[in-house]
Amino acid sequence: MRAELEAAIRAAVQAEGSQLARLELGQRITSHAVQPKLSPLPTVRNVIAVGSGKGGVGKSTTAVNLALALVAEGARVGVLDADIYGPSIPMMLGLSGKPDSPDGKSIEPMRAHGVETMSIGFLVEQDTPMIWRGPMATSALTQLLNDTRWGDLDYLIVDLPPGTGDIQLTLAQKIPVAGAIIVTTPQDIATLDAKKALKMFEKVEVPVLGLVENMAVHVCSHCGHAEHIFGEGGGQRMASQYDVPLLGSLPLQREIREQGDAGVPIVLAQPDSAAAAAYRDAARRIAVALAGRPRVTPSISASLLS
Ligand SMILES: Nc1ncnc2c1ncn2[C@@H]1O[C@H](COP(=O)(O)OP(=O)(O)OP(=O)(O)O)[C@@H](O)[C@H]1O
Repeated sequence: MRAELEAAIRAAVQAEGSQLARLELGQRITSHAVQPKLSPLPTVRNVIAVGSGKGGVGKSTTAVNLALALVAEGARVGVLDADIYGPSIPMMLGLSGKPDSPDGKSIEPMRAHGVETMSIGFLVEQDTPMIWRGPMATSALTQLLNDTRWGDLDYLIVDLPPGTGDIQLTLAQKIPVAGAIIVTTPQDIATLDAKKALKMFEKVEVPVLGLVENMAVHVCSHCGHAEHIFGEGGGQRMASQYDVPLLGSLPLQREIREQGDAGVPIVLAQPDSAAAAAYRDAARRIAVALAGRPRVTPSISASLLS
């Protein structure tokens, strides 16, 4: 499976006329070129931020399904829940309980469906609100990033809170982020906020890998009628306007919500569904986009040039 993803990356990059001949999965940090002063997490190859402008557009749902799609392709993947005030990754991955801390300082990531994960949700009671000022929240994020004993990961997907605030800035200023994905619905009010998120990533020199348009269409399970509840074509318009790829378009579908709530996201629960295929396509595009970026690690650069 891993070999298949490598082959797909290679084929896609070659099809695009790139000079890159040999590609390995999850090339080591690719963003040094744009964030040269930051030290990477030692065992993590590519940090991918998943952001949105507006809340509730399906960022966490997208993050977990993309993570599982990459795992299905043979990648080693982690998910960091950076939504300190409203962590939802534990529930979406069907996890509960507290992580181990063998030395009392670092914490072991929790594991579900082949994904390593960490969330403030594991460290506080479920019904405890995080009534924290910005500095406390950013310090919590830094600890989750640095004190988690991440394994050898190809991709660490960071599920950001909505908006363009302290947490997003802290992530971009603490570690090199290889790329960002922006989730939006087609609705004007959502794309308006998504554009702000896109510009924020540009400002902090994190390359935007593309957009995921969520809740693009609803198909009635009884009569098959397709309805664009949140408007039509908003993701494509935004992608064209900012010249970034549209990585995928996901329907508004009851099963996506239900499987997320049940802790077995649709990529796993219904791998043959059109939605799962759309997530896998998007995951491949992301892997390809990262693999095609210039990188500076000398040993890898040397082996990449044909
Ligand atoms: N394509 C979809 N079809 C149906 N329901 C969806 C879809 N995407 C997300 N949902 C549901 O919409 C709700 C919001 O999704 P999610 O929590 O992923 O959004 P978010 O952008 O991360 O939210 P927040 O702003 O709280 O971080 C959840 O109940 C989720 O199950």
